Amino acid sequence: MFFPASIRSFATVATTRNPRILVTGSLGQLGTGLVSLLRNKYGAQNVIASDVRKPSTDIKKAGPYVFADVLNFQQLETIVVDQEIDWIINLSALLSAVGEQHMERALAINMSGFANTLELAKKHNLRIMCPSTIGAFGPTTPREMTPDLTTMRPTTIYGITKIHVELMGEYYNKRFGVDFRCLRYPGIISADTEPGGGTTDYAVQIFHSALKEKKYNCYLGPETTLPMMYLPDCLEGTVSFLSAPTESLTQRTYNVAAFSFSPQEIAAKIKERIPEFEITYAPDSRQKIADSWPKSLDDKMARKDWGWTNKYDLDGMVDDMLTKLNKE
Ligand SMILES: NC(=O)c1ccc[n+]([C@@H]2O[C@H](COP(=O)([O-])OP(=O)(O)OC[C@H]3O[C@@H](n4cnc5c(N)ncnc54)[C@H](O)[C@@H]3O)[C@@H](O)[C@H]2O)c1
Ligand SMILES: C[C@@H](O)[C@H](N)C(=O)O
Repeated sequence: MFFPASIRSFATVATTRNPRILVTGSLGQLGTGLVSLLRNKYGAQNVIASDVRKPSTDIKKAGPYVFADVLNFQQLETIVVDQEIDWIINLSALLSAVGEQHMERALAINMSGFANTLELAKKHNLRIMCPSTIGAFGPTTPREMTPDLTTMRPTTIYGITKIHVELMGEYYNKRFGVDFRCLRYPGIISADTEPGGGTTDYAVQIFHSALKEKKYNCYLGPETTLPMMYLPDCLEGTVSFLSAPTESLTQRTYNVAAFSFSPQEIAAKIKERIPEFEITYAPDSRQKIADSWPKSLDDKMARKDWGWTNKYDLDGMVDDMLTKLNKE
């Protein structure tokens, strides 16, 4: 069949255009970096950042930003339709420690908020990504090299809501064909952004205190080993997972891992570089949460199916954190 050149070129553009992506909860620890990486790959105007907070001037200048409350279905749907969204990345959540303090709000944001985005994905044929966490595991889960599929009886409201995300996303995938994708992140360590109220936040705070005060009082005990990852790896991995061909995915929820350490091990790494540094311990309610989580994750399926790999090991992360924070 013959098409005039103008129509042919339109057809080419229409089939090869970059996805238009809505990121909710984009002002948190992960969102700012993820939006920036997605914009580098897909174009600044194609990635709509959103949150319920007022953005800084720099964030407003970097690309489109809108107010979006995940609890408001109609507001989200208006953005999806008006902005011609193809993918939705739902980063809105209350994390483990803050979730225990605000249980009802955690239930609302992590479950109802997710349900709204999942329903939108079904209705408007969107790819949807929502992270899960090591917090989806519980005290009866095998703690060493925890596999993707195992006993999962989380004891925090955060973990319970994240199991809900995994199961509902997989249900919508099987029943309605929704392209749901989910990564179980370990604790994320970042130089430029603050953690949002989790049990692993100490692994960021310790660097700031080491540089400013040469000491840190840790709310977890010295031997509390948890899986961790440096933010650049988390973001690169997420972008790679988002763009992985559907045929390569043999499951919809994957563990991703990098390294594990305890407070005394990370303190020793910092002390090698800042000899005056001292750590003390005063475990609080977060200890019980940490004790219910795995010490290490088996992520072989993510490595095999879509090529997940981490660039930073523990020493590489410590060096980079100290270099970046020293420049501030
Ligand atoms: N940071 C980690 O170590 C880690 C580890 C595992 C999984 N995750 C998951 O990754 C995702 C992002 O985590 P994060 O560390 O950036 O969280 P964060 O707490 O730093 O940010 C969450 C964002 O959600 C926003 N938000 C709150 N209520 C909202 C609402 N009603 N509507 C829209 N947005 C709302 C907040 O303003 C905040 O900017 C979460 O799903 C979290 O469970 C994070
Ligand atoms: C592990 C992760 O989900 C988050 N950093 C928390 O501690 O709650």
